[in-house]
Amino acid sequence: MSDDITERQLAELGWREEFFTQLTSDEWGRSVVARVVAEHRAHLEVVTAAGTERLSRPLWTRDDPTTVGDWVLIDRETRLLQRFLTRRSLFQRKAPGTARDAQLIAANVDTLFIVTSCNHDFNVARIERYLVLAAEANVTPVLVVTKVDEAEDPQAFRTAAEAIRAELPVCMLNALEAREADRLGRWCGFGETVALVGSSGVGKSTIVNSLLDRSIQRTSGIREDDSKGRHTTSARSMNRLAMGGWLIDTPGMREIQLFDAAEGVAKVFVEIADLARECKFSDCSHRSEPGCAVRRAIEEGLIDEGRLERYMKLEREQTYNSETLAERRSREKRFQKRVNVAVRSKRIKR
Ligand SMILES: Nc1nc2c(ncn2[C@@H]2O[C@H](COP(=O)(O)OP(=O)(O)OP(=O)(O)O)[C@@H](O)[C@H]2O)c(=O)[nH]1
Ligand SMILES: [Zn+2]
Repeated sequence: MSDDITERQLAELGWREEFFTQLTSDEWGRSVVARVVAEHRAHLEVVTAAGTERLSRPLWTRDDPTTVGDWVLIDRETRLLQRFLTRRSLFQRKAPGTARDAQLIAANVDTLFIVTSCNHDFNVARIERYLVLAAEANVTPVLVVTKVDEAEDPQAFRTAAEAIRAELPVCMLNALEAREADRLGRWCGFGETVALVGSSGVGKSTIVNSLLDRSIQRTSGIREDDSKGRHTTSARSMNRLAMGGWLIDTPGMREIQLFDAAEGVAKVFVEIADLARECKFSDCSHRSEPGCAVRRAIEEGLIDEGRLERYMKLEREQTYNSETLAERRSREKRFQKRVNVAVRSKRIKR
């Protein structure tokens, strides 16, 4: 089978014209372009024109890891992974148990389906949090609201959903009807890559089941011999959709948290972020400081108090999540000093 991937095959895998600019003609000659579809401890699974291939993970990926959805170059002769291309988009999260290290979740996703339901799960703060995540990752968000069949007044949910942000597409559906997932087709076609987020029980698996290409799905488990000679089946994190696109569903994707999302917060709350720059003090808390442009806008009824609260909560959270270990130690030290002062003043008073 030939290694040479046609432009059509590339486009089908989600390739974009802009990636061509990252390659030299020499690299085109020497290497094969592939997309990472699964990651394992010691190896990666990639898709090329010839099909799926297993690559061992080179040492450099310890410092500069690849992730599912990445475009990589493989040496034609040695079959070694050479490098990955600069990503169009990237989801990452804080690695558990470390102060700051990022763990990559998915790369080169085009659309993020933010899934919620017509019930108590529908929550503007939660949706905004996901919008920040999408903005930070550089992915287009689409709001999917399931369980329309269970709501007494689905129109009320639609109105609330459409009020969140003018340009945010909203899809209301009964996920139990497989055909209704066709409405997500615009984002799931040829060459498109999607991912889903949302709380437990909102219907993500149900939607995924309707979107996946069953004919491929059944055979996508790769049989491998493990060390004991048994056959094991490993699931891929990037799978084909019936409408021609791809779904990235890595374990961390569905419950991803905000991490280092200053830009995302500023994009989603652009009207507040713009005002905050006009405050007299650069570290204004927008509570009681003089010359606060945000408070003035609240008093004039230009922005909503609830939205400001949600903005400040996300700001605090993202600052906390993205501070370095040194910053955290210094914050803890400052806090300890403050506690000592309080303890001392209490002693003096007594
Ligand atoms: N009536 C109704 N039930 C739905 C709808 N979508 C999902 N469900 C049901 O809700 C339950 C949860 O759906 P899942 O698809 O498992 O939800 P999930 O988001 O994948 O949940 P986790 O796997 O926990 O993250 C299942 O019993 C579904 O059948 C819908 O639109 N209408
Ligand atoms: Zn202010």
